[in-house]
Amino acid sequence: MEKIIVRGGNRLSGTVRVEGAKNAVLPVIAATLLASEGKSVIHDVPALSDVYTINEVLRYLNAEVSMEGNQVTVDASRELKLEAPFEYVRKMRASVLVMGPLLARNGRARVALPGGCAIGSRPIDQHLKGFEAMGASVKVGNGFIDAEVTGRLRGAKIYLDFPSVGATENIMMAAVLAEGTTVIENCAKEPEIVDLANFLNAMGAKVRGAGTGTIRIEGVSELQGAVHTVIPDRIEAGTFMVAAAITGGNVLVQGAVPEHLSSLIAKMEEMGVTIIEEENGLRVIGPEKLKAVDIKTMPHPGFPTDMQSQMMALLLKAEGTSMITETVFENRFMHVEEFRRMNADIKIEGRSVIMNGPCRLQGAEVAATDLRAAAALILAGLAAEGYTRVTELKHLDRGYVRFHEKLAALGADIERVREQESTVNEEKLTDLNI
Ligand SMILES: CC(=O)N[C@H]1[C@@H](OP(=O)(O)OP(=O)(O)OC[C@H]2O[C@@H](n3ccc(=O)[nH]c3=O)[C@H](O)[C@@H]2O)O[C@H](CO)[C@@H](O)[C@@H]1O
Ligand SMILES: C=C(OP(=O)(O)O)C(=O)O
Repeated sequence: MEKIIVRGGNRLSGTVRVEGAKNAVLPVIAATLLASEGKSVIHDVPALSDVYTINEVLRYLNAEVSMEGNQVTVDASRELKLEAPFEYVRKMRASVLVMGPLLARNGRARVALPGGCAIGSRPIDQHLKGFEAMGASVKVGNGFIDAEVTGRLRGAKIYLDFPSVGATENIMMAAVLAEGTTVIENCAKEPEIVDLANFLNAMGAKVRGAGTGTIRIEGVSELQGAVHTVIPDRIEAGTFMVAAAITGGNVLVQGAVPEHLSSLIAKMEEMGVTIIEEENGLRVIGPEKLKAVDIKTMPHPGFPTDMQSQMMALLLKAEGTSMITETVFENRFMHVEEFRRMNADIKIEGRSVIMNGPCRLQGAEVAATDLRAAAALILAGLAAEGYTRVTELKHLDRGYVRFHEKLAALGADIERVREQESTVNEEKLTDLNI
């Protein structure tokens, strides 16, 4: 088992470059299945375990997939299989994104039903409602979803009960090959939706309105492979912005797109952080004292739930009482108990968390409970006294490339070790009695 050991207290400085966005590349790779002709070449693909998983899913489905450096090439022109088994969906829920493309191309898809996860129950009823509206019959049983349509899917008007990112993506990917026009109302507006629409259009699709609350898709009869560069990861960028702020540092986050980060920038500025737009990114300068603020997570352009735990780490260092309300997922507070182990004055009240700061954070052994919690605990460790040991790094590896190396290059005292290789550090830790 591996763990990250971080000693708090160093101010970060320098430049860090963000990778391509995990949440953009996963649907884009799923969408390559729609091309019955030609290869797709995707650039700026981050080397993440989730990317390896989606590549494996595509290979299982009989597509030819290769990854060299940050470039993924997919040839999906052979006949595809219909089924995405549980071993992949269990590893990564985003595997359900192959359902729309398979249904559109084959008229049939069988995908293991994703379970809940550490952040909530996460049903996919809105995805299925969309497929049904387009004429598919959908059956759920024995742990699988079976969807089937006679002939082609048919364009339909679909109103989402909630602007679900995954449902918007899956329905878009099904609709591009449907007969007639599909209108998705109350759809998600995230930058990753716009990125997927751009890729689909490059493949020959006719998608309009991505980034607004209504998307119109005129179905076409076939799509070809296309070349695409994935947008920068706004959540990785945001995580480094918090790392700069929590250490009172001065960091240029290269590749951060200000328009994708407006709610985070606004909240950090309210806290007293200086954020300067530079030609190729955002410079973030942490103040001596941080101010308390309240935050509510919302669909884009509201405050992203994927930045909630990292901002919680930052608010623990702010003067006064702060509140975070989580409205997107019902159970995304597992990291609160871990922060408490680091001496945080923090409590959960329903869907809100209340923090009294500034907390004198102390190093402790803590376990990552999900992907963003992993990053948040490391951020807290950067500002804590002594050594923090973070375990369960499989969560971190889903969404961050060489996270500890990037922080070390900015001046953090951090290393990643295997249990048996950590003797030196263990001695240090024992000396400090933690
Ligand atoms: C791979 C990827 O891009 N993951 C992101 C995506 O997840 P994901 O696409 O799963 O998130 P959704 O936007 O679909 O989910 C948001 C909320 O809607 C609910 N819901 C969703 C679909 C549905 O059919 N029925 C339903 O009730 C979910 O349980 C959740 O409470 O968007 C989330 C919200 O920004 C982010 O936190 C995830 O990082
Ligand atoms: C929750 C996340 O991802 P996923 O939807 O893949 O679990 C995330 O990226 O923070």
